[in-house]
Amino acid sequence: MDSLTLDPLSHAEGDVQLPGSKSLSNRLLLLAALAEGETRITNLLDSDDVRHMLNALQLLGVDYTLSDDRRSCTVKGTGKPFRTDQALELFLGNAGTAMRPLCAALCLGQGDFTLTGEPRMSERPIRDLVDALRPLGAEVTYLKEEGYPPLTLHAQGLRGGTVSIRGNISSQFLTALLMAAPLANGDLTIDVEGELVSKPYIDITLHSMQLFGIKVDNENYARFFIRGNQTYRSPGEVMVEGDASSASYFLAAAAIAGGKVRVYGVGADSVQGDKAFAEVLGKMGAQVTYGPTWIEVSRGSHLKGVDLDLNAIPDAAMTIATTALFAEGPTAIRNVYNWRVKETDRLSAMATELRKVGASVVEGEDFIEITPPARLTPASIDTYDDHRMAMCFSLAAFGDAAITINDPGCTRKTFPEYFDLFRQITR
Ligand SMILES: O=C(O)C1=C[C@@H](OP(=O)(O)O)[C@@H](O)[C@H](O)C1
Ligand SMILES: C=C(OP(=O)(O)O)C(=O)O
Repeated sequence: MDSLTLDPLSHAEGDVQLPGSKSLSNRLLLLAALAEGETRITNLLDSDDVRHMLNALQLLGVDYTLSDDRRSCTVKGTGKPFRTDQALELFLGNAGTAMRPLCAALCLGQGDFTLTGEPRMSERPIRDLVDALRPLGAEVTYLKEEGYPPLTLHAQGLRGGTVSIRGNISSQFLTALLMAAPLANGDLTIDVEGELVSKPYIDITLHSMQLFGIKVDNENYARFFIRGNQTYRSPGEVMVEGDASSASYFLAAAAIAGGKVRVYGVGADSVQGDKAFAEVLGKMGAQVTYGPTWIEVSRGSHLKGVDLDLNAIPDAAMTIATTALFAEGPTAIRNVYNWRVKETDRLSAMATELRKVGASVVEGEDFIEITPPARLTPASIDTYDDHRMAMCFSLAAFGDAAITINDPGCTRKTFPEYFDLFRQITR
């Protein structure tokens, strides 16, 4: 297996232009495909997750043109749900933002669609979404294990009504239902059952729908109302913000090492919940400044451990776990049960790899507590085909010990050029 050894680092300094947000790229592509009119999307992310969405749209007959660098895309919207006469199979890798939204959107149309992915995708739940779609007329067959992809949709449109959807495992189920709802054949009321996790991602969804002309009534994230028989309308041109989760590694580098790092593309005006990551660094003692479209971090006082519920920022929260290696005292990251159903079981993977560098770790069912070692141990870090494991552990190289990252190429899921940019701002 390929690996990358990072020699000990001591300084972080510079500006980073962030690649486009994964969450926005995949939402905007899907909505542009369903919308009436042509949409030019700029600053699109070019990574595996987005390529899977683009490939699926191509197989669905959507006409789009990508620029040579694949960072802008002009999509000719169909103005209506997808149809197929021949059964279609769509391979979606391990992209939750393709699998879940397409599952709901395809049910709006006509024909048989099979959704498959990488082996890990068959371990990532989808039952809560399917259970909400079935009462609306969706016919879904699980091809392997009940409740998990791969699955076949026998699409024949969706009707309106009132449905409940469980919110405690993934917000992507609600996102998927919300994005499909305006094209259903009747008005839809959605009741969210139980706790809604990763709530700020719903704001990204509502924002994206609004860009395409659709307003959703949101009663405190517990009940949503969407009129049926509507049409998405292209806004013409839309620019994807920089990815706020990708920003976390660079900002954390500055907090740990001193120096000053500014990321461009996400700032105070961002719609992405992960911009709040910088506030967590602030609570740990870093100096944080926000502009409308940038965030700058430099090291303030000595970093100190925190004890926080980070359910709202599950992706960026992983970066806090490795930042904790450089803080005084223990850090607890709470209410992150769904780390277990993402690219890997992230609670278990994080605990295992943090122990390799010498940390004492308590792994709970839905939390992790990290007590940093006096001095980090050189280690070879396994990444479990999880881009965020690879990116988070690059920060461990600030600990006076060489860190080897196994399979660094796994960052291709959301950030293929990560290690090049990381190298540019560190020494
Ligand atoms: O809707 C989205 O774009 C996402 C929602 C989150 O997932 P969950 O809602 O499953 O926590 C997040 O972890 C994922 O990377 C992207
Ligand atoms: C959980 C993630 O991805 P997905 O969109 O596949 O859920 C992630 O990017 O950390």
